[in-house]
Amino acid sequence: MVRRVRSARRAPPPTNESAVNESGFDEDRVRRGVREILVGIGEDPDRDGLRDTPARVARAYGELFAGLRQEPAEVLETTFELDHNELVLVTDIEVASMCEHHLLPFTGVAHVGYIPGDQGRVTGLSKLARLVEVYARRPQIQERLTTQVADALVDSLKPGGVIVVVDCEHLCMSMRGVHKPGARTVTSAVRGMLRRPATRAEAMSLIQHGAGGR
Ligand SMILES: Nc1nc2c(ncn2[C@@H]2O[C@H](COP(=O)(O)OP(=O)(O)OP(=O)(O)O)[C@@H](O)[C@H]2O)c(=O)[nH]1
Ligand SMILES: [Zn+2]
Repeated sequence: MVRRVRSARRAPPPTNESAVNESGFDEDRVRRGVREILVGIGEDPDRDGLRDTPARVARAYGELFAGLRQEPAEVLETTFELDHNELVLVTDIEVASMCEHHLLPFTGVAHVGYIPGDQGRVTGLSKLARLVEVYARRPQIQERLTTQVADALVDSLKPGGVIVVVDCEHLCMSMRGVHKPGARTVTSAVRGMLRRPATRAEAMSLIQHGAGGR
């Protein structure tokens, strides 16, 4: 389980949260930066195959980091009243994010579940996947992605409990550095009544084996 620890005296560590409303996307600047990288690695950025690469990468980065300009709370604005005080769980939501240490992808799945609160408000199932998407499309570390999704659900839905499990492979660990392809990183964030051992165990069992066993 990952906990965010904040000291009262120290300023909170910078997170990608603060970037949301302050930064626009400067495609031209990214393009110039990518051209510099190409020169830096000893390539000729003007050769035929690379001429359009800076512009392509800039457009791709616009997409990969679009979450910096999206408000997670807006994703969860649509809620419904429903008398359902039991677990709602969406498993195997594909995740593709960029590790902020190396700007290399990490990919895998997220499992997101919550128990509606006393007010009985639920959100659309697709919104759970959209929420993952907003936080994944930022420079990330997996622990923060996991806690951000859980905390956004707590803030917006005031649920009885939340569980988020993310299971990914990091390219920075497989195609470079320690070279361990296949190593998986699993992170979880659990809030409210889903911290109770029996409830948590039930949710983890559904995540691992599905309702009918897989
Ligand atoms: N906790 C955490 N670490 C991550 C994540 N993504 C990458 N890392 C790690 O970030 C660390 C950065 O370590 P550094 O020593 O500064 O960088 P490095 O020399 O490139 O490290 P190596 O990957 O070990 O070669 C590495 O251990 C990565 O595995 C993540 O999502 N969460
Ligand atoms: Zn990395």
